[in-house]
Amino acid sequence: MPRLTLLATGGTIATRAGAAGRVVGATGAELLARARDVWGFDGEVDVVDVAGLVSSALTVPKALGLARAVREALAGSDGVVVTHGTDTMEETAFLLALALGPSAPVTLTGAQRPFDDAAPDGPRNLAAALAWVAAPAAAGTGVTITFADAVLPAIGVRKARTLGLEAFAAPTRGPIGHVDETGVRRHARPEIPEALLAADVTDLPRVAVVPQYLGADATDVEAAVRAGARGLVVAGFGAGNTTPPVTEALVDLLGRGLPVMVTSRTGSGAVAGLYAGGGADLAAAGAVMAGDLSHWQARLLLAAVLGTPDAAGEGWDARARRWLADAGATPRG
Ligand SMILES: NC(=O)C[C@H](N)C(=O)O
Repeated sequence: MPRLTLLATGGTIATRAGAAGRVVGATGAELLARARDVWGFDGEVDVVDVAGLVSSALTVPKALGLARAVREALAGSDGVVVTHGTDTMEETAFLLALALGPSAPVTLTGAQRPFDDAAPDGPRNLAAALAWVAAPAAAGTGVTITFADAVLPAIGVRKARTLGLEAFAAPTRGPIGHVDETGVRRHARPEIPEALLAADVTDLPRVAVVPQYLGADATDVEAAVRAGARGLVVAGFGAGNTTPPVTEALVDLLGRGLPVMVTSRTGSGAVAGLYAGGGADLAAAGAVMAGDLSHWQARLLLAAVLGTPDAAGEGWDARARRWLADAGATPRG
């Protein structure tokens, strides 16, 4: 029987009702006890309470601290489950993928309903997560999210519902497996790039996300640069377009050496430099198209590229492009 570690960080799965709203109030051991009841999982699990936060209160340094805890746990176990709030789970999962690269199975899970709900989803989600990392089928799948019976790759995953139980989707990639009372099924093995973040990285440089909306001018771009952003992600229209004034401002910044990545506010599909005066101008000026990454995951990728040494002297854009291709986010060149 594989030896597993459960790292509990908080989130709705561990919350109870409080006078001022929900508060984290259940330990990892309590979560595990409930999960064992679902399908009778009796494997050995080391439990560590790493934090007790709703995930909107997490920060990049805290998430990097969690990555160190996961590394340590992997040294003594065959698989790791992280319980985590759903609001930022897609970012922590992605950061773990950046930090761990190809690793033993690590899956994040949580709940949409609190620990003290009359019909909670947390116990089943955690039971499925434990079954996933314990299964031989999970070998080679790296970091995933296990939620509502589905296993989704960390890269390209998004929170897709506010309160519905199927909280997550990887719209461009789909689930790589399912776990339910019949057992574990794997349908695909995700592309897993090499780790980008070394264990001693404790924070990342500021990268801003600037939105696109009808008639957007360059105000948000200029404000982000004034605030000290070392790079920008533009949450573009459609397949990666921007308004004429934003295109002009970004082309100018790219020309002055500021890294820019392009994502789509549609929430699904690849981006490309197709339209003159928009995405085509950005691509020609050296912006990197971020494949199916959300703005939030692209922000972390750019911050990781800018915050780690460029040992081979490739440049931020070549490093980001190589990582995106290795992750199956963009075609291999
Ligand atoms: N369902 C949840 O876990 C949401 C919660 N606010 C969190 O992210 O911690």
